[in-house]
Amino acid sequence: MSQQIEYVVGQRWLSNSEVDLGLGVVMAEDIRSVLVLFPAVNEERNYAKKQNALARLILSDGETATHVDGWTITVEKATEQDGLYTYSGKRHDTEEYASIVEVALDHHVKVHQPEKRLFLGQLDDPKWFDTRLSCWQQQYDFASSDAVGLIGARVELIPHQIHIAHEVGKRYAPRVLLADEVGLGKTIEAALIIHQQLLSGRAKRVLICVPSPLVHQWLVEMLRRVNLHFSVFDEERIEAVKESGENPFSQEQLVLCSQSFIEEEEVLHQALSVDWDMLVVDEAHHLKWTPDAPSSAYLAIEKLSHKATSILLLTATPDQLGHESHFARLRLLDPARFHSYQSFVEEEAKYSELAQAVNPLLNDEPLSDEEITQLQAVSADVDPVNLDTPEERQKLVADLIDRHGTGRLMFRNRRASISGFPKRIAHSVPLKLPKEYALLHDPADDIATQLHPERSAILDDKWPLFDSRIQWLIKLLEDVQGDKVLLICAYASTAMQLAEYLRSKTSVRHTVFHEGMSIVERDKAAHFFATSEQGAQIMLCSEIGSEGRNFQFCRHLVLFDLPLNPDLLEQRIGRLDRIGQMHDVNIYLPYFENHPQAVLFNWYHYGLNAFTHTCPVGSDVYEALHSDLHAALQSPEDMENWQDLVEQANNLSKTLKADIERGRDRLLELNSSGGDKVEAVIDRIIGADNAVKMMKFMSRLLDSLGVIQEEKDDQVFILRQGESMMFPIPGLHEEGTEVTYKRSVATQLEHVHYLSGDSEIVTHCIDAILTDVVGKSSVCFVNQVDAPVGAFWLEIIGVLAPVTDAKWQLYRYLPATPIRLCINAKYEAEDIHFESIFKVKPKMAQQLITALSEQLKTAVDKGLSLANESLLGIKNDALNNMQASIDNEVERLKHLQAHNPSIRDEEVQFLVEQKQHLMQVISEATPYLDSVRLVINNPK
Ligand SMILES: Nc1ncnc2c1ncn2[C@@H]1O[C@H](COP(=O)(O)OP(=O)(O)OP(=O)(O)O)[C@@H](O)[C@H]1O
Repeated sequence: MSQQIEYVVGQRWLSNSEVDLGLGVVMAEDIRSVLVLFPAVNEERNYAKKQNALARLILSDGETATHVDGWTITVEKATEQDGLYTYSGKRHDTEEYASIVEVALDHHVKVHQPEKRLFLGQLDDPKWFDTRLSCWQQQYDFASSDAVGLIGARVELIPHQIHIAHEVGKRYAPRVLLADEVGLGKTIEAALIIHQQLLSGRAKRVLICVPSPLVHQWLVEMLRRVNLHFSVFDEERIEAVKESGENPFSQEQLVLCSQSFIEEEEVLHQALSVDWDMLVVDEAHHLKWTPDAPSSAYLAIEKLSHKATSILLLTATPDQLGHESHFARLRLLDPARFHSYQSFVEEEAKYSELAQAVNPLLNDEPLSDEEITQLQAVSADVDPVNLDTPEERQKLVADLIDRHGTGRLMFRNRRASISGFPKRIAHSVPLKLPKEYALLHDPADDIATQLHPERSAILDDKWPLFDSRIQWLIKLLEDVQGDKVLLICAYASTAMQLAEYLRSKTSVRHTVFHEGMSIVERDKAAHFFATSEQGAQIMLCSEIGSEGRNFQFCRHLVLFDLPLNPDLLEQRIGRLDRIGQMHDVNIYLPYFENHPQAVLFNWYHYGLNAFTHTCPVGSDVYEALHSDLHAALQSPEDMENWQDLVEQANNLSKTLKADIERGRDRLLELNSSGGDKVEAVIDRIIGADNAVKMMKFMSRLLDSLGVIQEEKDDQVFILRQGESMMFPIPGLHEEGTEVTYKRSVATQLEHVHYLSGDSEIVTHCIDAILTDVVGKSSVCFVNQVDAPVGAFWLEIIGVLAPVTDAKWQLYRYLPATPIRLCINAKYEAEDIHFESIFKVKPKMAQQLITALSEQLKTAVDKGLSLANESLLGIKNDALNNMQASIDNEVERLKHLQAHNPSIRDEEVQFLVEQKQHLMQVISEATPYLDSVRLVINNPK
């Protein structure tokens, strides 16, 4: 005879068949029936006692009890009095000891333990068990790919960028100078590094400071490339929170602002009162520094650099404001190491000797005795006997790269070593000097005045009426037949007066871009220029248009005047000559004959060859010859003199370039490009970035979650919210969200979401399921003809997922690891997979569970202990792997510290602590039961 169940008013019971009713409370009972109220849905039900339709909820020690008011405790003690339980333990919010009487439990209770859910009859559709398993597996594969943060970026996999991003992104507290030449993708590298640091938990708070014309572009690039939503901070934003008295910088984690804004005293003060994990500064060559007069920009960033753990400085032209400033920027990265400019210069000379000596190795040439001695002078470990095989030579090169002075701090790729750039075609346009300018010409004027005659105050704004460059420009606009043209000149006034002329005298669609405009106005202008139809044909930019902006959709560049600084010239050309440019770039160079402009044109064209090619030695040549150049500009009529100078510049630039070619910088370049090493990283990204696999996984998952996926075309799908969506999914719009599983489509179609392991939609769906109770317990029938009717198995998912602070990077060695086991009636793990499963009616499921309850309890225990055994190997591997890899890295860094002072003590210290911490966490890890599915054989 079955024992009579006792119901007491106030007790909490769950319905065995209707999980959605939530937690019921007994309202009344008599000899035959019990009346239960389900407050979550406000429904009352009457059950016959012998029906056994209810399961009593009793919480055990360690479980979470939620009070109807929302606060929670971890149960430490459960006491029963008059048939009612009281649970006691520490409140999670106040840490005070508290009790919850059973009747005051939250109605929306979710029982989390799978076995408890099973016995309480909290059953889900059995397909959810498979969904949970595939989510765990996807999460595991992704975390083990070593490409977290790289996979989901909407970028082409360009090797030098991937190398830098991977190398820096995985470091603890990286502090580096990204100094690739113009347009090689430093912004993208920074985006990838930030993304990895954020996703891996190494960084949470990031501050990006850029010149104001680039704020919007950075905002868009961060969103478009790596789906990071930065908040733009400006006066308006600060003003808006002023009244609240709060520090605006503490309100956001990802902040983007202009450098001039952050320099403001009050703003800087507020930014310094909070901590930053990463500080990113673009166009860092603006941070001018001399020992006696550091610029205010430098001082502001220096203060911030003390607050930030990691720093990324970006500049294409590190020497633009002189070598001292370059030194000072390295000092921002590591003040202890770069304390004296003099010793930095001496050290550089030494490293350049090392790079010279290594040349034969890089060129795969035999080393002479003298060269071996030379190498030994810088690196005592060099053993000539061990240099016979390519592997030994490669190892030595790798060693020497590590020791190269700024190797770990600075990355600089040259365009010359990267293929795929368009041709640059220089069109010289010599023009007769208008008589109005000739009359004004005064050799005593300074160079700037002479080079820009249109700025003479006497001319007011009349110069476009006679300046022959204007008529030539109008003709060019006709000749290029509607193609876009970018014009850059030094001054805003020139750009504005040119624009006024075009407006009043022509019908050319034009726009301007200069420092007198607000950021919003500038972005509007850039957008108007970028718009293909009905957009501006020409954009007239002052010098602020020459930095950072992306104008590669345009292939005609007019340099209305020329800057004296060769780095600035390269920056100007770099707006068009950058990744993504599909055509040859036409550079038009109007200048006046027998005029300082003609001298400057010849200096660049014949002296430095800086129009058709990048000139990496431009600033060195300028520095060596600048007083001669200035003298020559003052006397353009002395043709013999300036032609001599041009020849000198040409010779010097050839010599300096030859120096570079001889290997002066080849170690740095090799270190910056990653050489052959990067292929393996790219392979891993491609491997983890399997569009077909991801599509299969997500299609099933979305379907289970109630999201409708429609095919738009071969590559693009539209996700729509279904009527019975289980969870809200961020990024899913009411009108539908376009998604793709293909990187190539995602990089081309900006509005389309890229669904990869990194994607927010994917991780959100997985997290939503794995943190919910759905699928934790279920029952199904199978049709196994070779097994007896009524045979049963208990499938379990055990998960090894110790928890620790993200900064320790546990996932790199032991990501949450699932294991599926199938326990049979003999309590053995059986290697069996069920092709088709069938649902079981709730009442029948409940009866089966009740009938098998003793066996099931034993099967759960056995399953967990078998999971523990199986995962032991994985745990030991993780432990060994972690120890070996950290020991290796520590040893390598310690060894290097003796030769290369750019290894910071704190990096080594972190690794030592990381190892100790992870050893403990991994050793103590035990698997927990994530879900169970009872499988009963019921052949048809
Ligand atoms: N991997 C990539 N995939 C797709 N587009 C890219 C990639 N790398 C760079 N680009 C595009 O090429 C252009 C140049 O890249 P980016 O702005 O990062 O270069 P940069 O080195 O910062 O330039 P600058 O020296 O002018 O500041 C941008 O339009 C960028 O979107």
